[in-house]
Amino acid sequence: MQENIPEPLSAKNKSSFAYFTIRDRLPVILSKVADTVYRKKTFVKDIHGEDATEELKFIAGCISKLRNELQTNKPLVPLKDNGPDTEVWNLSLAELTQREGGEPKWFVSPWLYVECYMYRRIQEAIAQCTILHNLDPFEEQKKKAFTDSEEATEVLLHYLRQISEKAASASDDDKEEYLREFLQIALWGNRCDLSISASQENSQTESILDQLHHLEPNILVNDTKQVLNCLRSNVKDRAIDIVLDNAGFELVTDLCLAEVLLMCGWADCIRMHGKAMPWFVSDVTSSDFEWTLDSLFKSSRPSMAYFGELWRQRLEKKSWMFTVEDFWTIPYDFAKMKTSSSSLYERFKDSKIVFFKGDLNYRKLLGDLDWNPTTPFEVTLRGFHPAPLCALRTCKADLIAGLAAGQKETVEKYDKNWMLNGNWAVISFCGKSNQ
Ligand SMILES: O=P(O)(O)OC[C@H]1O[C@](O)(CO)[C@@H](O)[C@@H]1O
Ligand SMILES: [Mn+2]
Repeated sequence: MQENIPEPLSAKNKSSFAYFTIRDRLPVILSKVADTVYRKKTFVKDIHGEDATEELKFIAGCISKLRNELQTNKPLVPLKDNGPDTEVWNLSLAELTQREGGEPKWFVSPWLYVECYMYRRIQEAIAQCTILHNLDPFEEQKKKAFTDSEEATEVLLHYLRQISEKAASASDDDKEEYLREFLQIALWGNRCDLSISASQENSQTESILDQLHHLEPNILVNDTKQVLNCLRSNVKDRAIDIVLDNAGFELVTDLCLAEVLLMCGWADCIRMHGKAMPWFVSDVTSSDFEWTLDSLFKSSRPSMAYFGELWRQRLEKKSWMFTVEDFWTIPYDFAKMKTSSSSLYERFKDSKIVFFKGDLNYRKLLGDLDWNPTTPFEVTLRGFHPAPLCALRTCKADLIAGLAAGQKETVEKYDKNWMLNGNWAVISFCGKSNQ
């Protein structure tokens, strides 16, 4: 079925979530970044000396300038740092300028582009510093999201431990049941991001296990069966990829999924992908990943410590891998991966299945376009088929694909805010692959 390619989501539409995000949510996130930077003054002075406080002032100045540009709908300007991705960013800006027939602007240009650009401009300020070039303005929030969820984490890991003790003697049906369950755990783990709440606290305080049953009817597209078929039938490829989303409790749920995939023998190697810079407030960077494993390892809670140790070994033995690629923090959607990051696309080709976590990855799969909700998921991928893939996403933006006729109207009757509040979700699978 050939559909016309729809328009990108954009703040041009004043009733859209894009408009609300750019007008209200992003300025709040920027103010919080400026606050965080100011609050670090004494600490940074003690550790790094007076020059570092000058750098903090520089960063805070850049952030308030950025907020002003956004709020007054100024043109997006080229980046001026020397990052490994600066050239490709500036090239993408030139392409966009050409496509739009004028300078791209915050409230006019595609939402995906301008929102990514905002996070890259925060990084531009930081990257120009000599002493503070590794600063992560969201670090404390991410750490807090993890520590505030510790109780729920221990409950979950205790449960995982019980399963792992039975895994060697478990039947195929049992193993499939474990996977079904942990797919849903990783799915709902995505409710805990800090960007949707404009970086307010957002941790998991209740046991996610108690919530699964009650949340299941809220999975609007549930392709779990197809995921299981794919894992069963594809015995040749032994690596599975997880493109991660947020640090905190969501990362814990993703590590649990990785553990289940490995311990049930669905894969020999799990490759996890994180971000090369602080991104959309809560996304996992290398330091977040290391810090999380370290915190588990050092925890006084028994199951957290147990998996902290086991997962360290998995990383040492390379049955788990964590990598970062610049592709995840450039503004291109995934249909562009083949040309823009061909080596990553090629690596995905030997994956048994690639899991994409979260809302932003889903937006990038769909190109952040205004699809008719009944458009098949495969069509919305527009040729992005490196391997079978599965999106695990709670709905936090006003786009969706793969719904049945009439489904949107039905869910709307239950919950007016269903597209945005994270209480609804999709497990969307596409088995096509360009091998
Ligand atoms: O962490 P996630 O699930 O990708 O969500 C990120 C958030 O950023 C957005 O993509 C845009 O602000 C929202 O749709 C979503 O709330
Ligand atoms: Mn995120």
